[in-house]
Amino acid sequence: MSADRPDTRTLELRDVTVRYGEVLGLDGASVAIRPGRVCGLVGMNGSGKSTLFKTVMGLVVPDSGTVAVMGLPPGIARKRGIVGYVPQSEEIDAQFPVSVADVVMMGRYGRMGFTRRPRASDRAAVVDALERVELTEFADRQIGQLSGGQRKRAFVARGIAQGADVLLLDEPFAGVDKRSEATISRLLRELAADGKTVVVSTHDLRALPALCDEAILLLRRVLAHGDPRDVLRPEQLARAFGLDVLAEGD
Ligand SMILES: Nc1ncnc2c1ncn2[C@@H]1O[C@H](COP(=O)(O)OP(=O)(O)OP(=O)(O)O)[C@@H](O)[C@H]1O
Repeated sequence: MSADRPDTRTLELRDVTVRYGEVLGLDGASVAIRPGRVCGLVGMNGSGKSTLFKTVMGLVVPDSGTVAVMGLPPGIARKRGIVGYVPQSEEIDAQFPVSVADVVMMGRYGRMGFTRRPRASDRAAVVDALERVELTEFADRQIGQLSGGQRKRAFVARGIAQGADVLLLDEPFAGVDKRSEATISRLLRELAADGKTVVVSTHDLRALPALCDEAILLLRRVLAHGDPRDVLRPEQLARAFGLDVLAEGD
């Protein structure tokens, strides 16, 4: 593969800088993430995790550097449904008057054309995704009437129904119950085993080695990328967080 031609199997950022006015969201971030593995994205508050996801989704345009999602520019990859994003729960409007099944069906919109009329295959994908996140019995309930963990699972189901090759999950374990955490962890493993690229941002450093095959340590740029046990070595964490996080009991 040529050094400057994007790899069609890889999610790749090269020297990506994103500015919000005076503030740097990312500062020369470079990384290549391969499919078939669960990849954890860790870094302190404000280290650029959400910015990295939004850049991969084409929702934020870098000031410099390049992003290729399976060889495609991010905006095109998003429109083709190749990349899916499960946002942090705070960004989800719980009052939205739609059912859980409606939310999951939104993952199929990209395939339906402008009429948005679901076909049998769309309905089957929704039923399957709800089953996989163990929410079948809640299909007709309004999205706001779920617990935080159940709601998070509904949005993971939307990503699964979409059939995206690349799935980005922003803090899927924040504020969720044990059952949701276990269900989501199992699903991430299954998706990776299916050959998907799975990137999950998390603050839970202790859970990382069990959850992820590899980890990325971010501080506006990529400080380390590899086996979670190497990435989470105390000297690395001190660079990323400015203190010995595991020893401090957090
Ligand atoms: N829309 C925006 N306008 C201005 N600054 C922003 C905007 N979005 C993010 N930033 C800033 O960019 C930097 C990176 O933020 P980002 O949200 O990507 O970090 P994060 O690692 O996801 O943080 P957290 O763990 O708190 O969610 C921060 O300094 C943040 O304040």
